[in-house]
Amino acid sequence: MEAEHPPPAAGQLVVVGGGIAGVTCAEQLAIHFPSEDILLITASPVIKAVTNFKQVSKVLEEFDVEEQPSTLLENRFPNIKVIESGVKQLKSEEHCVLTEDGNQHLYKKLCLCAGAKPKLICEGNPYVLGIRDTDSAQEFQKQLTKAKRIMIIGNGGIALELVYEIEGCEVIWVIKDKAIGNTFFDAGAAEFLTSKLIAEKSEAKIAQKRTRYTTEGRKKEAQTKGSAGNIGSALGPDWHEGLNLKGTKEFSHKIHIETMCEVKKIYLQEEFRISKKKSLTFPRDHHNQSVTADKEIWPVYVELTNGKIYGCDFIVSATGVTPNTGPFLCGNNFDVGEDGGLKVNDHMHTSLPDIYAAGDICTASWEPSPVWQQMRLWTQARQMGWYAAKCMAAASVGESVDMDFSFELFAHVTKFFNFKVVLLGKYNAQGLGSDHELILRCTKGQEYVKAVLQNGRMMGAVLIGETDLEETFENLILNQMNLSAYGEDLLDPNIDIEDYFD
Ligand SMILES: Cc1cc2nc3c(=O)[nH]c(=O)nc-3n(C[C@H](O)[C@H](O)[C@H](O)COP(=O)(O)OP(=O)(O)OC[C@H]3O[C@@H](n4cnc5c(N)ncnc54)[C@H](O)[C@@H]3O)c2cc1C
Ligand SMILES: NC(=O)C1=CN([C@@H]2O[C@H](COP(=O)(O)OP(=O)(O)OC[C@H]3O[C@@H](n4cnc5c(N)ncnc54)[C@H](O)[C@@H]3O)[C@@H](O)[C@H]2O)C=CC1
Repeated sequence: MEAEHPPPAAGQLVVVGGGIAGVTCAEQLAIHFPSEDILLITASPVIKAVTNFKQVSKVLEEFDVEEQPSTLLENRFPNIKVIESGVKQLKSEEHCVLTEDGNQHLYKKLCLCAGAKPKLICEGNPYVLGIRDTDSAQEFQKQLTKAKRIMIIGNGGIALELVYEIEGCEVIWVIKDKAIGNTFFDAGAAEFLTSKLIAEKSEAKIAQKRTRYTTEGRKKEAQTKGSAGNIGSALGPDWHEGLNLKGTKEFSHKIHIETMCEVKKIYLQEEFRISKKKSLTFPRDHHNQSVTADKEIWPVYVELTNGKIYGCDFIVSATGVTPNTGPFLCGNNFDVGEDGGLKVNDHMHTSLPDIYAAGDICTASWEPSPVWQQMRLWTQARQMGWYAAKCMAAASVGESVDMDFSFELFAHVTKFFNFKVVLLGKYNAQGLGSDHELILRCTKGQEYVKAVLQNGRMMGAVLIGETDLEETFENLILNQMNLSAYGEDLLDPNIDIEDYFD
């Protein structure tokens, strides 16, 4: 996958995308090449900036994210020039990108960081919403203020955050799996969290130390510009903080979970009336298998594969993302991953000469460390953007760099249901087969700790609550120490395991 031809002398260093991956990459290039102009081309009127970056431990990091006008980036880095226009075509053989404003830009090295877009269960249906950027989140909020009942499809990050945050609106949550949060948790952790969800949300929110998301620096005009079909960059940590996610009713949580099923068919109001099918009322408690016919008339109805039909005001499709590769694939023979991303090697290089990719758009195709996997996350977008710039700089002077340390161990810190959640390594024993052991410690409503061991070595962990174990566990996974002798003591709260291992 290395470059086959020497780069042409003409052209600039060009980065496409104003999200975390693109901005981080452009900033690093600006630092590596202070006397060169770096071109950042982005379809969105605002860029994403990482602020207050803090390395919490060897691999865990926390930072705030701000949406800023691109002029702030240009002021910080006078050798970065931002062009607000979408790339409509890439001519890789000519080393050139064409933008919607009619210009073309020659590059000597290019990094594609165009992110991803929601993979909706049904394209083009006005009652099916996806959430990706500030504009789609605001559209969702607007619809919610008029809603009595909504349906959420999907069981990943967005669904988990929404079901906890939405108030005053009935939520029917449809998941393919047995337990909630399949992309982040196993059934045990899901049960721990479900009890919090089912209980009324009465406690005051505790301010958690975690990544913050602000739009303070957003330009006024930018707020209206995005709705004209522009692709904005992805939201991220605490994106819902500034949004009032309240429906029309006065209750807090009202969630019904339909497990192990999918959407079979979506009917618009008139279509449903003609079909003569019957929809169900909202089940009264979470065990309730209500068979009462619903008298209300809804704008949209959803038939599930378990045969049940519910009416609702609208549907949120929180069903993952697809990389934004559209404008780049036409006429260019990229290797593309199964998930639709541009395949990159261990130097973030795509299969085409002088083209790198980072963040949600790419598919990591190197042989990964046994305890790392790609997930389309904010932190990985930053790490990849940073490392891609380093690789581009090294390649420019004919050198090579070692893989960055951040790809040694998967580490993600976030917050679900107001609990701090730390995921390390193969936290769900992904790819370990049946040959692994789990050690658990759980205090209802307080903490859930799970360590994944294989051949006596720690391979991953889930830490929910204020466990204070992340640094010790991170070290245990990285140093692969044989822990067989410790057995269950490893999680015994009366034993300070830091004393053992630090
Ligand atoms: C609601 C939501 C909540 C999330 N919460 C978290 C979280 O808590 N923690 C976490 O780690 N991650 C979270 N994520 C994921 C995280 O936001 C993404 O993984 C990350 O932002 C990806 O960054 P990126 O730079 O690769 O892409 P993006 O942020 O999508 O940026 C892509 C950029 O490319 C531009 N672009 C697209 N097409 C073109 C084109 N043709 N020409 C020019 N420019 C183009 C866009 O305008 C944009 O500026 C969340 C995502 C969503 C949607
Ligand atoms: N706190 C965090 O770390 C958060 C991270 N994110 C990230 O943002 C991105 C987008 O989030 P999500 O859309 O939640 O994606 P996701 O990848 O986290 O989850 C997608 C979910 O949809 C389900 N699904 C897929 N197709 C389906 C179908 N046809 N019918 C029913 N279910 C289906 C999957 O089983 C999975 O549960 C992800 O990369 C995610 O990791 C999002 C929110 C919070």
